[in-house]
This record gives sequence, C-alpha cells and structure tokens, in this order.
Amino acid sequence: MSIAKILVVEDDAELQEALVDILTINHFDVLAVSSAEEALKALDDEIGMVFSDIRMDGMDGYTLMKRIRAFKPYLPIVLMTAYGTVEQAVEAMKYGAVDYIEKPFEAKVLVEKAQAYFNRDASSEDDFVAADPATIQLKMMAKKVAQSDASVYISGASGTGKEVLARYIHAQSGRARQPFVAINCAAIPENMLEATLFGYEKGSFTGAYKAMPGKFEQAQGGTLFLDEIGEMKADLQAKLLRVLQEREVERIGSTKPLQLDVRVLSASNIDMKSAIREGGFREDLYYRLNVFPMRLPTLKERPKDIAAIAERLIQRHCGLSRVQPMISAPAMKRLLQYGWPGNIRELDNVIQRALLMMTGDTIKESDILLDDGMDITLSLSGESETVVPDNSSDASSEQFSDVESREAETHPREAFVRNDEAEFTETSFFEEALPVDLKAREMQLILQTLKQFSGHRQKTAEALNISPRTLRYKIAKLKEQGVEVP
Ligand SMILES: Nc1ncnc2c1ncn2[C@@H]1O[C@H](COP(=O)(O)OP(=O)(O)OP(=O)(O)O)[C@@H](O)[C@H]1O
Repeated sequence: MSIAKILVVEDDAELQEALVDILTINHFDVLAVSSAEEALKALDDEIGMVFSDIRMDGMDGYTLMKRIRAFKPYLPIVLMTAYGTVEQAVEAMKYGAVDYIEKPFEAKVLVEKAQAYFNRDASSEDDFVAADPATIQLKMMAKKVAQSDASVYISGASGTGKEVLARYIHAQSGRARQPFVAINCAAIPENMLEATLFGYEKGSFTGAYKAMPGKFEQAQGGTLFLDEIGEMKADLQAKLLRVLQEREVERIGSTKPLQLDVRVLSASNIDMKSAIREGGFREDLYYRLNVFPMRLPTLKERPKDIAAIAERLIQRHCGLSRVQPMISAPAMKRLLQYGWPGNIRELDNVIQRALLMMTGDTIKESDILLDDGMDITLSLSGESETVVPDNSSDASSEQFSDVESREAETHPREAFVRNDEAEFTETSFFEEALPVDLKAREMQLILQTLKQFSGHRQKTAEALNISPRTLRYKIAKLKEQGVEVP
C-alpha cells in the first residue's frame, strides 16, 4: 500500500554511494541508478520520490523530469544541480520539479528534502506533524489503530488537529485509496443534517428536487469523519446509532437499505461525559463511537510541536517552488512562549501573517504578530480576511465577518435576514425551523441572498457587505458540506 522507495539518479558513482548511504541511514528505502534511461525503466509504483542529477551523459535530468511528468504528474522530483546551473534548476521547477539542491550540499539538506516530499503524491499524505513526545506517542497509536476498523473518537480543543489526525488514520489504513468524507455536524442546520448524512430520494420532502446520496454512501469503502458529533440532536443520534448497529443506511424516502462498508471516526471539543450526564448525548452511541478514544492535547501541552508545526506551515504556505524562509531564534522564542489559546489554527494564522510581514528570507521577531498583542483581529487564512475591531460594541461598525467569533454572537446580523422566500429550495428547507447556531444562520443568509440575486456572486457579496473572496470561500465550504448552492 505505502509507496516504498526513493529513486536516486546520479552518474557520479561516489556521490551516488554517499546519497544512498545518507538516505538509508535515515530509514529511507533507496534505489539508485546511473542514468536517466535506467531511471525511466526503474520507475514503478513503488517509487515515491526522485532525486536526480541534471547533467548526465545521454538524457539529462531536465528531460528525464519532463518524461516522468507525462505519466506521474505528482511524483516529487528534486533536481540536484552543480553550482552555475541553478538557473536551469529554477527553470526546471516551472516544469514540475518540486525543488532543487545545489551541490555540494550537506547530508542534513538531503534528508530534509526527503522528509518534506517523500510520498507527497500518495493518498497517504502525512500532514500530521508530531515532534513532542506526547504527539509522537499518539501518532504511533493512531498508526496501529488505523490497521483495524475500530471506531475512533477524537477529543480535543478547537484547532488542535482532530481532522488532521482523522485523515492520518484513514491514510494509514487499508482504506487509504478509498474516499475520506468529513462532515461537520455543527455546521449543518439540524433539519438538514439527517438528509446530508443519509441522503434522500427525489420528492421525499419539500426541497428534495433531486435524489442525493448521503455522506455515508459517499464514504462507501472508505472512512466517514463526523466532526463536532456532540452537537447532534437526540433524534438524529438515535438514527445514527441504528445505522451504525445495522451497518446499513436508507435514504430518506427510500425503502431500499444499502449495506455499508464504512469506517466511522468522530470528534468533538465538548466534554462528552458531562453531555451524557446532562442527557445531551446518548451513552450507547458514545460507546459505539468511542471504541478507541484518542485525546489531542492543546498546543500549550505539547510545546515541542510548536517549532516543527510552524516549519510545516511555512512549507505549506510557501508552496513547493520557493526556498523556505527560516525563523530567527528570537522569533521562535516568541512562538514558544505564547499560550496558543486557538491552538494550531492560531499558529497557522500567525505564520501566515509573518510570511506577509517578513522581508528577506528570515522571519524576525517583529514579524510575529500575536492575537493578544494586536488591536485588530486580522486573519489572512481566507477563513477570516476582514478586519474586526477588537471588543467593539458598535454593531454598526462591524462587518459581516468570516470569523466564527464572539463578536458575531453578541451582535447577530438581524438586518441581513430576509424572510421573503416562498419557493421550495434548500433555502426554504432551512427556514422550516430557524437554526439556532450562528453558523447555520450565516449559511441561511448566504443562500437566501444568493437566491435573491439569482446566484449572482458580486451582488450577493455586496448585499452581505463581505468581499467576493470571502463569499467564494464560504460557498466552497457549503459545497464541501454537501449543501446545494444556487
Ligand atoms: N499535527 C499537525 N501538523 C500540521 N498541521 C496541523 C496539525 N494539526 C493541525 N494542523 C493544522 O491546524 C489547523 C486546524 O486543524 P484541524 O482542522 O484538524 O483542527 P480541529 O481540532 O479539527 O479543529 P475544530 O475543532 O475547530 O474542527 C489546520 O490548518 C491543520 O492543517
């Protein structure tokens, strides 16, 4: 299942041997060849990455890369270039090399590149960075439990990486090549969640103008991740329990049960034990979901992860084609000293800000803008691009923000609610019971406004006083959740 080897293409025998030694010592399985022609013959599904020299007799590394790209569009290829051919390497990157190393290079550089890109094109892409002993142990457990079909329940505060861990479990399992379907139970209005989970037949309720498979069906053969499961209402909990017990699902309006082969992972950031005690969550369902419990510590509880995750985030945001900026020691100290109430999601925002602020190739202390030191909340992740005045009590000065924020809770945007819809669409379906949580309200507003302007994005964004980019982001999120957007 997992892609096993790194292919080294190097015609200098001595250097080839050194490369093989370094990679092998660092636990990579390596196959080495001396020419591009041999490399093409050696490339099979077992190869998860290529390091290739550029200047070789016969076919050069540049041509080799183009040839590989024809049948392996995503295979990470790192070109090794001698001094003076850097421009050629940069040019090569435009055609699809993910990176280059300039000779002579240190062993450390080679290993870092291997760690960064190896298996990058596999469906088992590993974004779960673990450097703290607590997380390393958790990751090992996740790898083990991935081999079974046991239901895993992941607890942890918001932004600690519960979805990342769920994806990791899926990627490490025998289901890795099958779909991973995630649904955020809190983001979908209560009356829509059942249909989204189980699917529905055309005409089975007002608004069901065409048949839709549910998330269970979409995850067939793979993994279904039920995020924020604690938000699910009692009647739906009972239905979910039945589906899990019987391992079959019936679309709403259908009498044909569908046998399910779906592994279920779930997560929540609420205290489920007290939810059970208070009657908010069914104990029997909890025990069915919680066959294997995993708890993600807050970022503060795993300080050794901060630097490693920050580096991964830099890689992620710089793309594969840019030399990675470094973090200066004082800047890192600042990251390490901070409390991270928003966990990794907050770290991600801080890194994105720093990348924007920095000049040169190093993130300096002054580039680190922490939320507690800022008088504006400015997130650049696309999740919240608007500037929200901190602690503002002036509702009129606020914008309709992406931030699922406390500000929004204090000042719900009543002015945006337009109850003038009459036709049956997903929108009117939402209106049957006004959703209580703000995410649902936001969704309702967007769908209503889109409908009002016949799906015209620009006009909708203007009416909601949000940027078109924010609207696009929100629409993409809704689509991800299975909501039909006009
Ligand atoms: N171990 C990790 N390594 C690298 N990035 C991570 C890690 N954990 C989380 N992230 C990043 O942090 C962000 C938040 O992660 P994720 O959405 O999985 O958190 P969550 O706990 O599910 O949050 P919520 O409870 O709000 O749904 C994402 O951008 C994710 O890629």
